Amino acid sequence: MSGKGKALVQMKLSFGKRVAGGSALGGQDQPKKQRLDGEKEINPSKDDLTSKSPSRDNQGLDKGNEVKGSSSKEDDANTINTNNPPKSPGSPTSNPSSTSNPSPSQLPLPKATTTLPPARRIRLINKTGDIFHSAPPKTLLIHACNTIGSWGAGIAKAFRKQYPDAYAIYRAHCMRSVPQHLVGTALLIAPRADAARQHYIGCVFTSKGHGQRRDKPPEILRATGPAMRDLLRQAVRDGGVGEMRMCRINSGLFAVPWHETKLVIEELELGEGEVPGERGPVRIVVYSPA
Ligand SMILES: Nc1ncnc2c1ncn2[C@@H]1O[C@H](COP(=O)(O)OP(=O)(O)OC[C@H]2O[C@H](OP(=O)(O)O)[C@H](O)[C@@H]2O)[C@@H](O)[C@H]1O
Repeated sequence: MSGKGKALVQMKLSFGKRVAGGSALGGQDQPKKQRLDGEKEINPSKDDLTSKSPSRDNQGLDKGNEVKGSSSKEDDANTINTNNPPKSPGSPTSNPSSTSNPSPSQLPLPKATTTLPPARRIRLINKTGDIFHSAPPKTLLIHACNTIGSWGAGIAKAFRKQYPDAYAIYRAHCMRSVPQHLVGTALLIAPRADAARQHYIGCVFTSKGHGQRRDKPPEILRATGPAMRDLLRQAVRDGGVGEMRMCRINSGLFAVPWHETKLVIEELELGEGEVPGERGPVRIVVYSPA
């Protein structure tokens, strides 16, 4: 009996110590622990009550992350996200509380900090030449596709000729899918183990139809962002993609001016699981024929 009692007291003591060590989750249980543990525990529990440590800890962590990824312009753009109105002294939210007497129920509350992890972007690098030329193994070759299952013209025809296996996979994918569901998505086709060139093919479904029935430029542009995001997600999941190349997608038979597609791609904000690597932008080399 007395042994069990001791053990219980020890368990409670050690739990009390853990709480005092920083976790605020046990806040409601603390008065009981103070009684059990004696005066030594009173001070730490006060700290717990006043510090509301989780939000502070999170701020610290987030700041750490921001510093890690702060080398690019994209990150600067992101820090703008943190310029939430409450920070400015003259903001509407801060005025009412400063003119009336400070309300104790409001003041101690730490401001909700919605610190987002820095967004990552795509950096397009221009190169003149043939997209297929000397592409090393693991290269991802990206082109825009219709959802009908045709690589009948333009660069798609060249893809069909050079990668007949990929074409079969693309076509089967289209055949078993509803066009409306495909548009705005992507299909990453990994190379077969025995393929001569170990290239990935990235199909971004930017238009439901093709030829005369191609979608209107605004629709194509609307589908381009989500389709690129989807492709990158799949590439991250696959884990085997190396260099990334694309043609000036949408700019030929789909008749969308390249600078408009380019803007959509460069403005994409990518999150976790959508970008390979730890930091920095995603580099995609854009090939245009000489
Ligand atoms: N070897 C090469 N290396 C680098 N760049 C190359 C190149 N060869 C051509 N280009 C350039 O690549 C850009 C895109 O031009 P494209 O007209 O091909 O593609 P798009 O994205 O506007 O349209 C897609 C629809 O075209 C097809 O036609 P079908 O529907 O099958 O009839 C599909 O299946 C889709 O549906 C243009 O800047 C071309 O100069």
